[in-house]
Amino acid sequence: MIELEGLTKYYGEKLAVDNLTFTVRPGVVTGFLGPNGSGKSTTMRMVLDLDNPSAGSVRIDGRHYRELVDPLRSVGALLDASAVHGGRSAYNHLLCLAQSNGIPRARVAEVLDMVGLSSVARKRSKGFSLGMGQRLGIAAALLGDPRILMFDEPVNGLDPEGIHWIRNLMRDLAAQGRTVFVSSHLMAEMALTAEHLVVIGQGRLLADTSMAEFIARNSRSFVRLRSPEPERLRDVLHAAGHPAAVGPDGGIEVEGVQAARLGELAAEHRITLHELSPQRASLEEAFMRLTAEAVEYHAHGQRRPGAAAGAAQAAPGAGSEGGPVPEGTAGGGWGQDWRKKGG
Ligand SMILES: Nc1ncnc2c1ncn2[C@@H]1O[C@H](COP(=O)(O)OP(=O)(O)OP(=O)(O)O)[C@@H](O)[C@H]1O
Repeated sequence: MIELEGLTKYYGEKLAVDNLTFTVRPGVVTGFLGPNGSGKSTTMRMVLDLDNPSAGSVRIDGRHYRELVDPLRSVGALLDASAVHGGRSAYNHLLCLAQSNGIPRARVAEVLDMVGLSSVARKRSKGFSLGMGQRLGIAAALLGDPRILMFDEPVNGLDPEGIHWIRNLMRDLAAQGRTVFVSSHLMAEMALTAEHLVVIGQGRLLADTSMAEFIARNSRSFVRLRSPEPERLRDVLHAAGHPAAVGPDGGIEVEGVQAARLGELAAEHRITLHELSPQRASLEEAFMRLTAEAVEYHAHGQRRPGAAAGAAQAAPGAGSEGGPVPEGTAGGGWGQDWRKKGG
């Protein structure tokens, strides 16, 4: 368990982390979301005692990082995968870490196997691709078989197979009862991986909730209907106490009623339906809506995310979690072009 209490960080005048209080619990993957510069990395660094808080505290299973006897056995982290001595082989890099943390040598081969780097274990890591570097960083995090794992942007540079692998790895680690705390810019990926979310904006806590509740609270769900008799359908819906709106694509949209009930109603009145589809906003839309006011860096020539959220409200995505933000919104702004770090 990771417990933050009133955690605050100033860099000079700049308030990077603003009085954060939340608990990351074991057993589920907790996603850590926030726009660029919102303080995610700073928070993670303070958990690992790599940065001193200006105020507040962090406890790892009840103790401060400095009180941990063998820190790697308590908490494993991937913060910056490039922070590896490039002249060393993957094996030697992990062996040094193991030896300085009282971890048996045999564990090195085990984690290399877990991350799929056994065949290049004796190669110098400076020749590694971005994805291989990420895997090596993940191997280091897993080395001490810790109860707590933190990953900052773990899927950066990974290919689809690698992304699939880390998603399953994080879920497995959580299912084993570990605490898994992961930041990512990839909303669709986060929607597939995390069960719980902590969202920050400009250093402040915006949400600490389950994924399902976050999406439900910050987005609009409705059922879209299409019929060759739209006016009669709207009259029937209205008479049944289900006011309908016409969506931007001409579909009839009804909130707060199950699709099955609407289908039955249409059948009772012998109205043909060409579409009857429940619409759920994506995590990305919900995120854009919540953080619209907290985005610090805006790409030139793009609409503010607030505008995107508004548009998303008028036309929620066609779909599933992690689905595309509707065309014409600034949804793409929460993507690669916005990253400071790249990749
Ligand atoms: N060492 C530092 N010195 C001064 N300011 C810093 C330092 N590190 C971070 N900051 C500032 O603190 C704020 C939070 O940065 P941080 O890197 O924690 O955000 P982030 O949410 O991880 O961003 P990103 O998603 O872009 O990685 C930013 O405004 C950043 O410019």
